[in-house]
Amino acid sequence: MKGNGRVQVALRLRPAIPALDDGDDGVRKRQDQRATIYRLKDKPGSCGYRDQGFHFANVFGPEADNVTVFEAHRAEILRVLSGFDCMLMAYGTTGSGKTHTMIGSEDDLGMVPRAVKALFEQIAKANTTQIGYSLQFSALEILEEKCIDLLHGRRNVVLQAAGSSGLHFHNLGEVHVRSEDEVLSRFHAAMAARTLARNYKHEGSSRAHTIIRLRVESAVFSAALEGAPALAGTSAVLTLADLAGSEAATMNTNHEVVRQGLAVNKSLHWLKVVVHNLAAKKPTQLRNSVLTRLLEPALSGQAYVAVIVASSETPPENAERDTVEALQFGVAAGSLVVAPKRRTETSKDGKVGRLQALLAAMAEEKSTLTTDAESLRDQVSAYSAIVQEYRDSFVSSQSLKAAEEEAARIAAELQSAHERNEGLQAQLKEEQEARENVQSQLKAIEEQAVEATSRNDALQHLVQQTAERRRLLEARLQLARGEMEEARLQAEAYEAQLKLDQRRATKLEEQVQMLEESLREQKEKAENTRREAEALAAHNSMLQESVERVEQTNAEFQKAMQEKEGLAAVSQAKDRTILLRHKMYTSGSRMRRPSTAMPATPERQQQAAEETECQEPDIR
Ligand SMILES: Nc1ncnc2c1ncn2[C@@H]1O[C@H](COP(=O)(O)OP(=O)(O)OP(=O)(O)O)[C@@H](O)[C@H]1O
Repeated sequence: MKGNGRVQVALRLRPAIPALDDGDDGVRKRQDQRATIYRLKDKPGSCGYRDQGFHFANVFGPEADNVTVFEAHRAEILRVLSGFDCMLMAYGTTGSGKTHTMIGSEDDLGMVPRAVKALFEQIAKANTTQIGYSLQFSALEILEEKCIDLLHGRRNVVLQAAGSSGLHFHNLGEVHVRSEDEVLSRFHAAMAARTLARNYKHEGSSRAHTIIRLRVESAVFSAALEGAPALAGTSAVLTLADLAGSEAATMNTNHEVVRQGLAVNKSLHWLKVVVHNLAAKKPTQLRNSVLTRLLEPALSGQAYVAVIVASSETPPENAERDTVEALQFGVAAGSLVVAPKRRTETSKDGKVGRLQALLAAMAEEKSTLTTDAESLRDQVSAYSAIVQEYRDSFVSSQSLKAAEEEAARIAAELQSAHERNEGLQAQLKEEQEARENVQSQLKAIEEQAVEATSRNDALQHLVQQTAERRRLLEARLQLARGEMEEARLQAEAYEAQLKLDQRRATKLEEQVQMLEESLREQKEKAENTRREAEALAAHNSMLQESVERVEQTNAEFQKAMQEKEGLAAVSQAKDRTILLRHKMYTSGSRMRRPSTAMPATPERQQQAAEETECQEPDIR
């Protein structure tokens, strides 16, 4: 916590403790056989373990006690008095020495009691006529993702919000503390209420993260008493965290201890994720666990932050991986940038604190005045006793005169003391009235605070609802985007199909045109053909008529032919008969008489020649 703009990380190595580091089963390696975390002498703050090197702001060896560790952080812890939020936390594996460092023991007080002591020492040095401080103490633990108030019967606390004005808790009781003893007695009560149990490593293992908070408010009340309208005040919180250690949870035998160990590992996992992401300048989610939500103001750079990574000098064999992770966590945390701002209070808590500081100062003033008045009263009664003594001892007139003069002087002094006393009483009364006035203001502010808290609750609820709605809308949006993408792809497919169809349509149109063309041609042809057919039909009917006429003529001709053939046959028969007779005659006349045949006409001769021709074969 050097305030140089980075988280200050120190490594604290505890001496080897055989019961914790060697194991008791005789199988695990002994201290002298295990790897040691060694410091690099020429490089302060650097150390090595296994094959890796690590660098820190400080490395405290086994020889260092809590005083040494605290002194390295004192100045920065005291920054809370100047109005800066500060946080100191211990991180490490189970049994590594976190509780020893933060809480300590009667012999070696830890960071918390030492910080309280240092704060009160510093407050005591302040000029109490000009500045007043008011301290509120609270203690809680995070057990299995639940916040528990360690000072008020372990009641549940709700962490409502971590905004720019810091954290807001519902149901966390802050106790107004006036002295170191008062804080320490509250602190011990809180420590007694923690959840501790025996784990596989040691008897008093913290099963939850312990968070101690000291809200420190300052007020320049001397100005207020003079009636100045504005007070310069601050309200900042010192957070001291003893985190539970990472462990091999399943090595525990008790079911509840296993469950607690798993919950611790889970919340430390989220813390590691956040720190590594922030170190890598990657966006990160601080709302995954109660621990990261609680550490949000510190992790987001609004506070001075210091981390003490605790480890055994010779880590046990079964904690080697966790040890390396703890060292890496420390290195990553050391790279985080912080830019804390002075918390000049404007919050409701700040006003209350300021008025309380004012009240405390006024009460102190009143007690001083009362003491003064009492001492004056004592003085007056002492003077009265002296007067009486004088009266008794100086009986002579001379001595009586002297005594009376002395008495008169003492009476005058007494009178003036009375007057001063009355003045003081009047002032006291005024102070009393002012106090009552402030108290009624305080009450009004407290009522406002209660109202504001319930308004805040309602707002929180609204914020949660809005966040829920937003998540839903985002999910729907995501869905709609998916659908849109699908629709776009479909539209593209349709478009491609459309183009294809258009091309086909164009082709079809061309084909249709061609077909229409060909149809037109066919039609024309058909028309021509029809016309030709008509012409042919006409021609045909003419032909038909001609044919009929021809047939008729033919029939007539046939008839005539038949008649003719009949005639011709008769004639032929006649001719043949004649011819035969002629032949017979000629052949007989040669033998018996000359031919008596008729003289031949030219046609007859022709016919006869033809018939001879025809008949010849038969003759032969
Ligand atoms: N620097 C040290 N010097 C001597 N003893 C130490 C030192 N650190 C731790 N121890 C002892 O080691 C034991 C375990 O330490 P401590 O309880 O602090 O561990 P832790 O890290 O808080 O463990 P857990 O996470 O389980 O609560 C205790 O008995 C404690 O006294």
